[in-house]
Amino acid sequence: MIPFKHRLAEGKPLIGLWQALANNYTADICARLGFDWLLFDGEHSPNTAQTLLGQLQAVERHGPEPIARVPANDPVIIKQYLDIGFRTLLIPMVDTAEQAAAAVAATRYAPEGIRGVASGTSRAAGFGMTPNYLANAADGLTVIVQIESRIALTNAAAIAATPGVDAVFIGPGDLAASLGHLGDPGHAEVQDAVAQAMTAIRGAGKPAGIFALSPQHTRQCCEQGYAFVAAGTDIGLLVKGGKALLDEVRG
Ligand SMILES: O=C(O)C(=O)C[C@H](O)[C@@H](O)CO
Repeated sequence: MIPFKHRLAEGKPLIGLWQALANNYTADICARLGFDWLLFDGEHSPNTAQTLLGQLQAVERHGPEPIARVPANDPVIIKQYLDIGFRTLLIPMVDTAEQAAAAVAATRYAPEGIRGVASGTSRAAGFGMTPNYLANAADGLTVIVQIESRIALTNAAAIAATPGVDAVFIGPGDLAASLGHLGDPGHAEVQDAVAQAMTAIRGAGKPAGIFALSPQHTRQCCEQGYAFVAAGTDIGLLVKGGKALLDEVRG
């Protein structure tokens, strides 16, 4: 599969779906719907490396790029997610260029970084059967950092410009909380901040992504130049569909 960072550079906005159910079966269904990417959430969903492995195995033969969000900017967890085979990672809560550089270093083998080596037992390396995996591993990786705080907003340009950061994702929910508008990502001040972040990211020459608030907002984000947009979540589809069905049945 083409590395996600190269797909982001193609200029066509890539639409994704958040996978929060932590379930192989639902992931297998979502992988067949036509989304460009699926985000497997290790931060806010009951996922472990083991559960994520099952979801990755369920989807990787289908089209969408599997993206994993690590629970934190932790080199130990980043190593585990890479070793089970994720090639695209989303690192949450990155506030400074130094934190962004640390995230990149966690994805690189020495001398560029600190990723631990286990090619013979690593699924990503084909359990030792992928020729030259260690030498070529970084070529296929996409490192996406998430900016979602007031501090990150002030450092957005430097974060985006950090070498090895392939894209920057804006988290409107946490950004709203950080700006004093908890639960109101659509607040004008939050949306202004999102626009500032987008300008800084694009100014640094990097693709920007965002979690959209509605199908209409998804379309707007695509028109505004976002390279990848999360259009919703698996849980949201289940809740919305279930409520709509019951309303229709009961009239
Ligand atoms: O801050 C945000 O918004 C995000 O990072 C996305 C949420 O974490 C995701 O769970 C969708 O609500």
